Amino acid sequence: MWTDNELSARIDQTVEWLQKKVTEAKAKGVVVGISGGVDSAVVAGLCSRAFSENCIGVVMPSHSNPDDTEDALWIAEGFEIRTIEVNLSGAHTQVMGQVKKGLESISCNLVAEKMSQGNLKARLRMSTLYAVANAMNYMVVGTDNAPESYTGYFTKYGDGGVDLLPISSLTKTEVRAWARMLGLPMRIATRVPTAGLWPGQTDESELGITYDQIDRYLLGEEVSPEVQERIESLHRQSEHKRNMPPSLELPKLKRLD
Ligand SMILES: Nc1ncnc2c1ncn2[C@@H]1O[C@H](COP(=O)(O)OP(=O)(O)OC[C@H]2O[C@@H]([n+]3cccc(C(=O)O)c3)[C@H](O)[C@@H]2O)[C@@H](O)[C@H]1O
Ligand SMILES: Nc1ncnc2c1ncn2[C@@H]1O[C@H](COP(=O)(O)OP(=O)(O)OP(=O)(O)O)[C@@H](O)[C@H]1O
Ligand SMILES: [Mg+2]
Repeated sequence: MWTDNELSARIDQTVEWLQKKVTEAKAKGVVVGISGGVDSAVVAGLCSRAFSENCIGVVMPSHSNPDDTEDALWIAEGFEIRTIEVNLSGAHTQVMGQVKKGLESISCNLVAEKMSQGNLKARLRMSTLYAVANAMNYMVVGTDNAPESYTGYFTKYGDGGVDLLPISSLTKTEVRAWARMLGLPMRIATRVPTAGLWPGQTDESELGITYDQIDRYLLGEEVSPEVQERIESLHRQSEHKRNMPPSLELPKLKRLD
């Protein structure tokens, strides 16, 4: 376990890394989606330290629990982040409604409707964050942690579609420790992780394993063979999300004289 001094030094390093990456890209600041969960709360804290004025938080309810929106706004206010709220419920209903209607009109059965509508929320959020980033010459900062990244527990081109990933090497336990160091209350630090893509969803019930088990596995500690197999299976299945799309290589074009 890290001492408070070590934690504090790692937080400072991460803040400097964010500043360096934004400067290298000739951008002016950062934008982050704030959900009310601990991952985005920690990233919001890092971003506010790195950029104060040049940091924008975006709260994007999409048929979401109003308590989460309230928490998200409260977190942003605590870090003194300039924040906008973009309600995506209407856009989500519109797009999903037309997709369903269109597919039904060509006699398609929707085999995974819940997943489709859930991932659309994450992708509308990604589009919104890039609308802000483009408008402001900012970069989009992602919130994936190590267990999410390793198991592919994120929406491809949704919450996975970002420019910088400051906490993707942290275990969930570390994210919670960083939350406390950044001054977040226990209520946020220990909150049950949920993607909030449908009512009652929790990360651990969907993954079928706990964050504690994934953390231990990633740290090289003992887990049961069943847990190891589940984690490795999720990792294999999601390999495509961590890479650029496969492209068909055609013979090289020869320059004509
Ligand atoms: N082998 C392959 N090579 C290239 N592409 C491949 C592929 N297999 C699937 N694909 C493509 O990838 C798509 C499936 O990937 P994707 O669309 O991501 O969908 P999928 O992995 O099925 O679902 C995303 C998961 O992440 C979870 N999530 C999402 C957002 C936030 C959080 C959170 O923690 O807060 C969690 C969500 O609850 C769900 O379990 C397929 O529809 C297909 O288009
Ligand atoms: N309602 C929302 N408003 C703004 N951003 C959101 C919203 N819901 C999700 N996001 C973005 O998607 C990211 C992925 O969600 P995820 O659930 O993994 O993180 P979290 O909510 O911050 O923490 P936890 O995993 O503990 O719930 C969030 O960190 C946030 O950046
Ligand atoms: Mg969440």
